[in-house]
Amino acid sequence: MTSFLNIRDLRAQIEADEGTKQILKGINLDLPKGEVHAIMGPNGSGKSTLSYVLAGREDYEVTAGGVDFKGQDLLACTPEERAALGIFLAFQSPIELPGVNNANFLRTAVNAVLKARGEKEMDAVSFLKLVREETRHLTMSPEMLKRAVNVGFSGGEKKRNEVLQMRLLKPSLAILDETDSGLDIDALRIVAQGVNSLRGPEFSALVITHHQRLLDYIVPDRVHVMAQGRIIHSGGPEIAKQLEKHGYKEFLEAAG
Ligand SMILES: Nc1ncnc2c1ncn2[C@@H]1O[C@H](COP(=O)(O)OP(=O)(O)OP(=O)(O)O)[C@@H](O)[C@H]1O
Repeated sequence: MTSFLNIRDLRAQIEADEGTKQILKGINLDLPKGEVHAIMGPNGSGKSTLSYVLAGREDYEVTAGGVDFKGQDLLACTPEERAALGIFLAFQSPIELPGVNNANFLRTAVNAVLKARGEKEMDAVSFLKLVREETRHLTMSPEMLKRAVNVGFSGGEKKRNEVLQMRLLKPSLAILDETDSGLDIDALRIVAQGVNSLRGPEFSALVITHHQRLLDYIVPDRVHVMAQGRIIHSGGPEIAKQLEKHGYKEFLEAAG
């Protein structure tokens, strides 16, 4: 059987001021279809770097290993091709686009994906109807649709906008790099509900999180612990509870 998302021996580095810095040192991870996995790890372990590499950010150089998604070489795909394959990527700080109307931006994004999948694009009227329903669902003011993308949005509003985008795009794989610092409990719940509402046999997610709290709301099928550029331990959702109580020490010691 072809695996869904398979990351094997992934190594990546960056050219930093102090010289070449190897950050990912052989990541192995298998995410089956329909599952939600979380990646946790101490500061500086490479979690965000992994999400940037999966997104195709050019400043990170992949030096070995590979990533297969639905049988395709993901690292060889452009960001547009990744979206067309059904991948949605969300980052800690969503990008601001001054002068770009949010509703138009969302419709362009949705239609680009529909077109790439060979499906019918949405006209302005039916899109507006859909997006208004979704904003109500997310307790988001419809005013946000008229504003420039993320410009002057609060942290929580940016998160809601991102979840709105995810629900409209209906990805088969969502990769979320989440910091919950600065997000209030409602914003955290919105992110969690956004993921949970899409959960099902056709949806998988990789939730990279820097804190355990988010996993009270998104209960993952598996948790991977990352340290110093490697996955050092994998297990069930109980790992998140263990980490909350005892920290990373025992996992780090066991990994040597
Ligand atoms: N552009 C860069 N220049 C120099 N070093 C970098 C760069 N990007 C990442 N690093 C280093 O790579 C390591 C991993 O960083 P990364 O942000 O991926 O970790 P993280 O696990 O997401 O950390 P945190 O939990 O603190 O957000 C860190 O030591 C970081 O300083």
